[in-house]
Amino acid sequence: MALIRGLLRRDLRKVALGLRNMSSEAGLSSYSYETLKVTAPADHVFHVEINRPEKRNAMNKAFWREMVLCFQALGEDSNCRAVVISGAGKMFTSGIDLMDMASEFLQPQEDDVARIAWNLRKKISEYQKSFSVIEKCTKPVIAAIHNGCIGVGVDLVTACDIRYCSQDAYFQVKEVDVGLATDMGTLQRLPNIIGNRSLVNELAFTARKMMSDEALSSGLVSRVFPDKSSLLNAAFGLATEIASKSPIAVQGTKVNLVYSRDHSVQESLDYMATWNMRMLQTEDIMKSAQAVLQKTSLKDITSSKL
Ligand SMILES: CC/C=C\C=C\CC(=O)SCCNC(=O)CCNC(=O)[C@H](O)C(C)(C)COP(=O)(O)OP(=O)(O)OC[C@H]1O[C@@H](n2cnc3c(N)ncnc32)[C@H](O)[C@@H]1OP(=O)(O)O
Repeated sequence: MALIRGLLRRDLRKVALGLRNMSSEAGLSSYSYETLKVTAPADHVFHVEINRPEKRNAMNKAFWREMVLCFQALGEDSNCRAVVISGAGKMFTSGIDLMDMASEFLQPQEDDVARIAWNLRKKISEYQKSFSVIEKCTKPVIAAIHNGCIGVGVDLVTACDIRYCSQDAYFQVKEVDVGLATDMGTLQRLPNIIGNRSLVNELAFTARKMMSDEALSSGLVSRVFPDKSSLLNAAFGLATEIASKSPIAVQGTKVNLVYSRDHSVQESLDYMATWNMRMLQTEDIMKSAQAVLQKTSLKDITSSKL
């Protein structure tokens, strides 16, 4: 009886795996959006382009909805191991779409203050998910920023794992200039990234532009490139290198890095031990260690899908 149950379980697992592979093999056609263009420039590497160049990639209602769908799908897609996000056209983004979004937040339908507040809170939390989804996606996300990265653009890039930019890039926490405190993640994530509270406060209180050289020296970005084309080449190169490594190792690293940012060292060590008590059983360790010992490239070994 136990044997039959075991065989049945194995067959069911095979069917489930088959279904999962079928969905991930549906390919790029399933990534069809109005405001995001998704391509695959290299094996296991996906490129998400914010794609409203004629509006300087201003983030309208469709964008906020599609970010969640897109990054949830990338998180589930076993063909995806690293993601690059960039902006089409002249700049990375001009921030929130001031035309489209004003009605969303500034013209409430109800006439009772409590109900207006209740619904606004719900809406803001909902919108915050459009960037938190980047952090929740276990695949590393590299932001490739050129020219303006304005307002909520800064909230977006602070949720990414790695930031590269071009020489002409500038970062502007613009919200105080339009009368509000930024609420999509900059105030929560930027202090951790820069580590210089005085500078964060200055940027957030004044909305002054921080240019690429200062973004580099402050630690907001890790590299600066002469132009957009060399920036994208470098970002794809980095994503390809990450994608060549064991997905168990890379994705476990991301999950634990995010966890440890928000917990004490001891809590994070405990979490790590529990994580690796399962993950150390992967075949990827033997395969990768063998490649290291034999001095062969990790690109030449194949890790199973995850
Ligand atoms: C409702 C909640 C309240 C606020 C939340 C705020 C969060 C934030 O993101 S604050 C930051 C808001 N963004 C801005 O203040 C930037 C506004 N735009 C500009 O300053 C300029 O457009 C520019 C980004 C410096 C680019 O200048 P340029 O290259 O000269 O292009 P333009 O001719 O000005 O623009 C081309 C085209 O795009 C439209 N557009 C640009 N930015 C936005 C935007 N943020 N929202 C909506 N539309 C935008 C601009 O109107 C032009 O449209 P046309 O139809 O061609 O006229």
